[in-house]
Amino acid sequence: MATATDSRRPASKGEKVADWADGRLGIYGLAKANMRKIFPDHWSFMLGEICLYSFIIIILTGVYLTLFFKPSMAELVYDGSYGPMNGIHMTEAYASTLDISFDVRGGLLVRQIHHWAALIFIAAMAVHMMRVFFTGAFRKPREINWLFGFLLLVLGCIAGFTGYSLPDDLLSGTGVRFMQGAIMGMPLVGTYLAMFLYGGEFPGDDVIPRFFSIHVLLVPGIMLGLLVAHLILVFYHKHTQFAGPGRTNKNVVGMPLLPVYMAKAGGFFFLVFGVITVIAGAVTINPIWVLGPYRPDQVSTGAQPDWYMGWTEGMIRMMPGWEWVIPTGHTINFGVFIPLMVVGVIPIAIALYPFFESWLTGDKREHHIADRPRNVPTRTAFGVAWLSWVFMCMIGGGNDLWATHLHLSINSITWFVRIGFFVVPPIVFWITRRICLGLQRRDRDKVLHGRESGIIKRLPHGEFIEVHEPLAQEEMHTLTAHEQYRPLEAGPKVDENGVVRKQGVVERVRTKLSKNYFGDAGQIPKPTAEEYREVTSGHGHH
Ligand code: HEM
Ligand code: HEM
Repeated sequence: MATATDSRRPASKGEKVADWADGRLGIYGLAKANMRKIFPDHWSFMLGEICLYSFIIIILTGVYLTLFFKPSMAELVYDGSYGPMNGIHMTEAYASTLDISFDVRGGLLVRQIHHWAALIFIAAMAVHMMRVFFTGAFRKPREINWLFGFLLLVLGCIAGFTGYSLPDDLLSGTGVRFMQGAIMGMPLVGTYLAMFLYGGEFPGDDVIPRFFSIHVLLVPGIMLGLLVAHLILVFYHKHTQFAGPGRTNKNVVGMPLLPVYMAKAGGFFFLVFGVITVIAGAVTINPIWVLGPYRPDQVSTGAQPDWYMGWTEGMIRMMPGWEWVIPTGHTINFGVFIPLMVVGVIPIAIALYPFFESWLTGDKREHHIADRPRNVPTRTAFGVAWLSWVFMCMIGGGNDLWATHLHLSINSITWFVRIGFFVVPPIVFWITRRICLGLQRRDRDKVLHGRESGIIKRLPHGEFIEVHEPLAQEEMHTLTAHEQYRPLEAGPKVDENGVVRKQGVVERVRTKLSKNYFGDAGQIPKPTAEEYREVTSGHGHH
């Protein structure tokens, strides 16, 4: 607390600087209002932080790479420290990536960190997205932030693809060629689009400089803007919290941003940087010198995209090579076009999921308490089914690797994936829902009958029973805090005048889906206070 002597004490240098800045920026008020902001705590909230820190690491290392990378497709004859390539024709882009790897001080490490950070960044985004999905943290008011996040994920993948296309080695060139084929597969516009993007016939001289601008400027610039908006919205909406005593939809229980989270976050940044650096130092990624420069007349048989593009590759590989020559003489290549459509439609469905759920529940309230995945079995089952589907596609994308590593026929793997593509997600959906319902039943039993203590007691008349301990009040609260929707009732068959009312298709679908989500097959009713009293008041409390 300030005393009279304190107030007369001359201001320290730090205070003077702070006063100077406050006079111009008003930081005292800003800091006072925001620095003590309370954040709830849960280990899964750190996933968003991993996205943030790996993105910062990517930018730092990316800037270093731009100092040496030459985004040019002009040809030269290599003459550098990597002996086996001396005398070979290649583009400046490839030669400069070889230089970064062999001649620039710290270059190889920085390249490796950049690449590893990109892999981890997109993995962290995917897992962060799953956390948000499975806990329903996308519900009102966070739908827009879900969309911002979704765009970040899509742009992250584009950044990754354009990035690993830059070195112009055989692997990256194969990827660029793959993309050109995919674009050309679009009916009517495909050829024009491909010509536009590649500046003429493939490969031309333009694609690497263009990808470079997209990679270092356009995409990261948009991502930075989205990221700032994303974090401002997290701050503004406040973070969701899991149910617990004293936590409601109207408060936030946790620690202040300063000092607690600032210290934690600062430390965590260095931890993430350290771990990525150790991985980058120890595990080779993209050794561009192995396959040599890209030549359009060669294809790398071992070409694999980075993990986050594997599912798109999988879809192309599993699709039969159907094509149709229409009477005008044009060919429609369904083998490419259909996967391309699916690649577009599935992510859009995921982006719109929050809107679908709010339409289904008709709930207009705000939600700040995170769901436990088991308490919304149908949503959780959807999420896991979707993951299983991505996983099937990824197996398809690496069909050659599975074949060589497990000594299997590549055709059997392709057929396995073709069938699994349709069959696995419904099975996974069903199993996940059963597991969630089972867990809900267990919670219900725990609340009503307490926890199994492992103590066996013999009653006077000889019966053996296991003693059940009642749960602590807090746990009881946590297990029963979730709300349960009731399925929508179909509207009356006749209107107020007794005239038969036609039920629209949309209304029928909505009622049916709602029954599936929230009906008897979709959730186990949580125990009511009466049930609890009934069970605990009289006999049978064991
Ligand atoms: C550059 C990528 C991203 C960064 C740096 C980032 C960062 C963060 C951070 C730090 C938080 C608060 C802590 C946490 O809940 O983990 C957060 C929350 C959130 N993020 Fe992201 N995120 C990114 C991508 C995404 C993606 C891909 C999605 C979903 C599609 C998403 C949706 C959300 C939502 C809805 C919240 C609010 C969650 C809540 O209040 O519980 N974010 N994000
Ligand atoms: C989300 C953002 C980004 C992702 C996911 C990403 C990813 C990648 C990947 C995977 C590579 C290939 C690395 C390799 O050679 O093995 C790459 C290359 C490169 N990136 Fe990025 N990057 C991103 C942002 C940036 C930024 C902001 C810059 C610069 C300001 C940058 C500069 C470069 C350069 C110059 C290369 C070519 C050099 C090389 O291949 O080693 N990147 N990027």
